[in-house]
Amino acid sequence: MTDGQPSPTNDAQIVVSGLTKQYRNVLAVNNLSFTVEPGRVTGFLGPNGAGKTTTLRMLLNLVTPTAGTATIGGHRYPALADPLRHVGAVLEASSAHKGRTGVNHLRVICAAAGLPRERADQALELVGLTPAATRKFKGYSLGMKQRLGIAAAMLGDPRVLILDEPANGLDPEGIRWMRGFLKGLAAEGRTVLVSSHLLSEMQLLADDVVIIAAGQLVRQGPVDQVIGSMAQGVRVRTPQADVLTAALAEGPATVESDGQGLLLISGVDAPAVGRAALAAGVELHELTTERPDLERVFLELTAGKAGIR
Ligand SMILES: Nc1ncnc2c1ncn2[C@@H]1O[C@H](COP(=O)(O)OP(=O)(O)OP(=O)(O)O)[C@@H](O)[C@H]1O
Repeated sequence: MTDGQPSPTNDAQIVVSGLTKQYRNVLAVNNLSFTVEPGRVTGFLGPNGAGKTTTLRMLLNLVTPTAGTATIGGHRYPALADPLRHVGAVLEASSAHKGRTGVNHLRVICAAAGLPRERADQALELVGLTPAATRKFKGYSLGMKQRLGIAAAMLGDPRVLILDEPANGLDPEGIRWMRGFLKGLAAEGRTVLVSSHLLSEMQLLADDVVIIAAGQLVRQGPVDQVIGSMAQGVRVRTPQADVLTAALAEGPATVESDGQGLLLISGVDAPAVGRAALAAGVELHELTTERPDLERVFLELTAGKAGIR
């Protein structure tokens, strides 16, 4: 901006810079830097023990960093003027007093946070829990508890939403609902940062991904770009697999054969395979470019860096 004013969206940008957390024996997060933009859903991905939860907890000032900073709209969480109106978070499946109804649970939070009481009903409506508003928490299913947790996070109508594994325990309908809900929040210009292990779901949900492993950044960017940066494969079916394999052996291609006429070729693109087949007089029954999915990209990028530390 030329006038020195912060951009209107910047109050919802998350910036993680050099963030580090050393526990006694474990370097849980190691000099991690990334940004999360408003108006987009960002998937925060990493193998078990990669440091996702620790990072989110540092962002929310629940864990003190050993080094580095994590800011929301340029401020550390404790410096936010009105944190509940700025940031909503769901870090684990919601817990509430077992005998309390869903709506009363939210009203207690509203009272403590100085939010208007009617926000409780509005937040329940937002997550589709109105029919269960006056039922006791102990009778809630896991999916209903997840929704109640999100309702609590939405009480302050925050610009930034941070969720740790929100799809855990949801059935397919619940996952679909969650996807639509989070995409809707991003479309309103909010920042949505969501950690998950469900890579196929992330491919549908996320605009951007931040992939970490062993506490360090592995890749950040729009999902399409991250997937596009990986080599594509070419899938060929031919009754003359041996001839085509021999023809390709002269170039940069790597060929895997299933011994039954199916070849998976990397290192060259589909037109190159087609030309090689034509030149060798090989009959093709299938020639397809295989775009890797997020799961394959994730496994390739984190290979050797996964594992419990
Ligand atoms: N309070 C703690 N004390 C000691 N070590 C911890 C603590 N919290 C986390 N760790 C360690 O830090 C590392 C990162 O853990 P973290 O929970 O942040 O990973 P994660 O990416 O969220 O994993 P998961 O996908 O399994 O939930 C792990 O090795 C974990 O054992």
